[in-house]
Amino acid sequence: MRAEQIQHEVREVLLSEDEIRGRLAEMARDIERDYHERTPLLVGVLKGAVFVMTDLARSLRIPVEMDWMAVSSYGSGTKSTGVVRILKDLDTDLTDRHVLIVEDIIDSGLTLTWLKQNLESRGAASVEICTLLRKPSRLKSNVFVRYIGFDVPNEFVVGYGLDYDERYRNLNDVVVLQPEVFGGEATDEPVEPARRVLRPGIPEEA
Ligand SMILES: O=P(O)(O)OC[C@H]1O[C@H](OP(=O)(O)OP(=O)(O)O)[C@H](O)[C@@H]1O
Ligand code: HPA
Ligand SMILES: [Mg+2]
Repeated sequence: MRAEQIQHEVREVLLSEDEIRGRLAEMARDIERDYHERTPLLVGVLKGAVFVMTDLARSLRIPVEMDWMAVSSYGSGTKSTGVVRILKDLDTDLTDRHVLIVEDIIDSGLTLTWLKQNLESRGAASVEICTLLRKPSRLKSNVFVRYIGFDVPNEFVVGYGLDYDERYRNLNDVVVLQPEVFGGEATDEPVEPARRVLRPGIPEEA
C-alpha cells in the first residue's frame, strides 16, 4: 500500500520507499564489510522488523542465516517497561554464533537492552544490533547500536512494518499519521525530517 492511497490519514511522509531501500543498501555494505568470513545469524524481532529483515537480508551479498523471536514488554500496563517476556523463542543454538539483531525501531531502547543481554547469555560469540529507525529523544538506555538507518523525531511513526493498533504495517513508506487518526486535534505544525545516521552518534541530513 502506498501513502497516496490513504492520503487523508497521512500528515507527512517521513521516509519514502526509495529512501528506505537506499539506506538499507548502504547498511548492507557496512554489514558485509564487518561479517565477511563469519556467517551472521540475523535475528528478526517480530512483528515490526519483518520487512527490514527480508529487504536487508536480500540486499546482503554474503551468506547469512535467519531466525525470529517474538517478545513482549509487560508490567504496569505501560509499554516497554524493560521487563520482557519471550512469546516465540529462537530455533537456533547461539553457542559461538555471531548474532545480528534486526529491528524496525528503537524507541525507549528497553526491549533491545534486555534482548541483547539475553542473547549474550546464551554463549554467542558476538551480539550486535541493526535498526532502521531510532528515536533519540525517547531513549532511556545507552545500549550500543552498531547499524542505524535514520534518526526520527519524537512522533508516532507507522509503515514498513510499524503499526498503530496492527494497521499500516503494509505501507511501503514510513509516515506520521494525522492526529485525527488517534482521536486528536488537527495540526499544521511541520514534522522534523528524518536524518541518516552514517556512524552511530553522527547523524547527517536525509
Ligand atoms: O525501544 P522500545 O521502547 O522497547 O520499543 C521498540 C519496540 O516496540 C515495537 O514493537 P511492539 O512491541 O510494538 O511489537 P510489534 O513489533 O509486533 O509491533 C518495535 O517494533 C520494537 O520492537
Ligand atoms: O513510533 C512507533 N510506531 C510504531 N511502533 C512503535 N513502537 C515503538 N515506537 C513506535
Ligand atoms: Mg517490534
